[in-house]
Amino acid sequence: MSKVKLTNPTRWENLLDDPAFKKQLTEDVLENYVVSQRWYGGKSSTLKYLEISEFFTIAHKGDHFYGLLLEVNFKEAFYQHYFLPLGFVEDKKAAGDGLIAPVQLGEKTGYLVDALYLDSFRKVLFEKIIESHPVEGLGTITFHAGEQLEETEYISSRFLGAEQSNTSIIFNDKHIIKFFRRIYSSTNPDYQICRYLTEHTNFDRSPTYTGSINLNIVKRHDITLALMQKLVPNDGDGWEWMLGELKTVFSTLSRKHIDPNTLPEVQLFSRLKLREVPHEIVDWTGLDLLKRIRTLALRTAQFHVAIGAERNDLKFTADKYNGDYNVWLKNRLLYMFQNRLNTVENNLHKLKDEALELAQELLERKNEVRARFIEFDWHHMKGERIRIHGDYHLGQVLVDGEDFYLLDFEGEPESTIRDRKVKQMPQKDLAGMFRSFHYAIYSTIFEHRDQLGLPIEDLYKAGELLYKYLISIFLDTYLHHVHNNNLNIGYQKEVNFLLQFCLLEKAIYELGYEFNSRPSWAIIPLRGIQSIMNHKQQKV
Ligand SMILES: Nc1ncnc2c1ncn2[C@@H]1O[C@H](COP(=O)(O)OP(=O)(O)O)[C@@H](O)[C@H]1O
Ligand SMILES: O=P(O)(O)O[C@H]1O[C@H](CO)[C@@H](O[C@H]2O[C@H](CO)[C@@H](O)[C@H](O)[C@H]2O)[C@H](O)[C@H]1O
Repeated sequence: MSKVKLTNPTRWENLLDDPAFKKQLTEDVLENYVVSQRWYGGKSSTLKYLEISEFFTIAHKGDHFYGLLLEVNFKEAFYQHYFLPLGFVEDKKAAGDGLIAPVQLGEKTGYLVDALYLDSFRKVLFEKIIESHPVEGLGTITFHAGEQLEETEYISSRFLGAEQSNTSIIFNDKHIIKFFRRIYSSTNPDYQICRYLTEHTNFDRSPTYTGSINLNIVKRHDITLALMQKLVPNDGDGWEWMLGELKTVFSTLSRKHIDPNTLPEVQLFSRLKLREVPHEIVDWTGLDLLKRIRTLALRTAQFHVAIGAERNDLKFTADKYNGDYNVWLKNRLLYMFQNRLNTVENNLHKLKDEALELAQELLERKNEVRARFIEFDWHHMKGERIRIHGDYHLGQVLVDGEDFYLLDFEGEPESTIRDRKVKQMPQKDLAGMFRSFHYAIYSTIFEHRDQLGLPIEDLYKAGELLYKYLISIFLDTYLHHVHNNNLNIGYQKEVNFLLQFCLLEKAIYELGYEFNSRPSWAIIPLRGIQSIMNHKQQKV
């Protein structure tokens, strides 16, 4: 909680009328509050100033709250917007972890609080979604109830409590509302895609859309503040599940005296049915893991087929490759790569041993990487681009028994909101998932290398082999399903070229994420880049 005590001459209902109070609130309190939040995404930049760019009221049956849109300006010449709902309580205990600052309002003494921590506010929002009444204020809020919402009253709410970039709250033990903290002046792709899948397709391995809150401010597009969906049953996310599986798979090597150097090889991007996987490999990995990869591939393909089948709604219809896309793609990638080179150069001092060698190798090979990106030529692409997940990895799927749910269609956090809605090659999602397999394999090796009882080179050898088998099984099921359902993702050489292209893009993207959030993991994408660059480029 802020040590500064705010003072306002008027009542709570006129809180933001007083310019002196607004100044004190933003400069003395909110700046510090926002930067200390888990959802604040500007941690690797320097905040210049914060201002309230818009505010609106949410009033209901005598309760009165504010919604603030905060604009954070950075010294590095860019800005971000965040959503913060405000409430007032007299009793400190009622504020819980949402306490922002003590405040004196005329005669009344109390506390400013992030209203999501107040049961009363959550009740108001949930009831407004059920009733679907637009609320008048400075902006207009649209509460929407999905067709699948069966609830008629508010019973309870609780925080999800997961590590996440937004704030999710569970209502009536049946629905989850994700309140977007970082917001954009456009509808959020997670809301768009979740609602589309529920209302227009038969794909049922993503959570059902049940409601949303959007803000329409004059002259701006809709701003999605919250997305409600049904809670899906699950045993945790795919990342945790995969780490558990891989620990067993790697321990099996020494337990069964398997020498990775004698295991049968497989070509990268070949296609394998389960019955075609050599028995030595099945004996090593177990059949269950391979079957689960097949299921994950099927769900991924079904998602792409469902979202790529639209013929009328231009937001979702598939597009051909063209010159505009060519320019957009290359500009974006070359710009991102330049940014990563800069990040690597500035962070070399944080690396040592193999990570340092790999980083230096990347700097030496920068023109080779650029050449791979420049190689993209839309004239050779015969497949279609569709709306995709955009940030697809094992952490974005939930495990439900033998099956999976796909989640979080917000797209790549670093891209602008408009770029996230550009139709892209479906291979980008596949590459996201394949990179995640690579990540899980390497993180298992690094975490358990001392207990695995094999030289590190053998572990790497086993890891790269396993990676190729998982991809082969995934690709066989995925391609079979999309071809049978008329989603054109290109001819065989094109598919492989785009896979390789997207794998490189994703690994370069990850370098930024790792250096900003957990530099000791940068070795994983660095190894990924090396292995992609050492693999001969597929020609189209
Ligand atoms: N519909 C749902 N049913 C069950 N759990 C969910 C659902 N949606 C999200 N979760 C849980 O919340 C976590 C974060 O959700 P996600 O959409 O990825 O949020 P964020 O974008 O903030 O990371 C997920 O990993 C999952 O554990
Ligand atoms: O926060 P998001 O889930 O939207 O995605 C970001 O964070 C991810 C890490 O949680 C990051 O993913 C990278 O690490 C994963 C393992 O923790 C790995 O499975 C992914 O393959 C790897 O990209 C993701 O890139 C980033 O956008």
